[in-house]
Amino acid sequence: MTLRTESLGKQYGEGTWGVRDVTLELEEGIHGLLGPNGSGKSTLMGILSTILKPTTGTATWNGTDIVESPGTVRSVLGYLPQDFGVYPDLTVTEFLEYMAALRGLDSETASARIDELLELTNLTGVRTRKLETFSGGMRQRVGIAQALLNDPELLVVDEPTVGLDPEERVRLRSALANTATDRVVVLSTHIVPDVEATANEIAILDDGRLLTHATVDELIDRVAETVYECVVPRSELSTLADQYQVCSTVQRSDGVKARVLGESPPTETAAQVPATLEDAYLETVERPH
Ligand SMILES: Nc1ncnc2c1ncn2[C@@H]1O[C@H](COP(=O)(O)OP(=O)(O)OP(=O)(O)O)[C@@H](O)[C@H]1O
Repeated sequence: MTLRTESLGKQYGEGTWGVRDVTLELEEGIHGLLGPNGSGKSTLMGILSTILKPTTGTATWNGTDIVESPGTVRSVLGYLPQDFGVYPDLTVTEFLEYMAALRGLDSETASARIDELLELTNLTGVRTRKLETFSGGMRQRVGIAQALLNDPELLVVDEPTVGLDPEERVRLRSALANTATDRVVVLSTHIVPDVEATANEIAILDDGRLLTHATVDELIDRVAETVYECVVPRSELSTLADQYQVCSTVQRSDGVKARVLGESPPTETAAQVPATLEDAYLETVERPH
């Protein structure tokens, strides 16, 4: 299974380019699509899900053009868009039965599949509860379950953790990790930890452009031995930020503890620390491009 884009671009009207010149190859596994707000993630997901048409370039599924023949990918697609609506008066099981019927699954196949998906998304214990009683995280897991009803070869999930509390995010991540067998999963987010533990590969977008596409380890290796932590007086923080890229700061009684990227130690007492994906992400999007 291969999803491939070649010089893909999408211009909205005569104005903004949502994505430009994106060339990307995705095979089985989870691919995290990371980028700040407005970087083009939803635009790219929309094109891959065949609900948006590119202005330039091509996208293919196993070699077939998905713009010319959208049916090729639609028949193997599971899609969870950013704003996903559920029906509050239905129970989880009723909702999934309804969605399965709309997709033409017979009731026996649907029933077995729903049992399996409720287990996968950890919703078996609440299957008879109405959706109106669900938290945002539970609702997103129902969304994942409905996107998997037809056992899709391509699963596209747009910013599934927005608005969820940390515990719900962890549960949703583990549900997504369970879905990755034998399919291409594309998961967009602007929250690095959401993809750090689950994604095999990460593509980073900014301003509509693909900045990099690599494994988590490759990305971390690129900033290895360039990450330092140091404590500076509050008054010196802006000087530090002029010279080094400051990834994060923590206020302390003796000043500000800063996490910094640089080729050399930023202060005499700075300690080199192991790099993380967050450091690699910040270095990639902050680098001039
Ligand atoms: N329908 C539209 N009409 C005009 N411009 C649009 C439209 N949709 C998106 N854009 C613009 O295209 C660019 C990419 O937006 P997109 O929604 O794809 O980014 P994103 O990374 O998904 O952002 P977010 O995380 O905020 O959803 C932005 O500049 C956005 O303002």
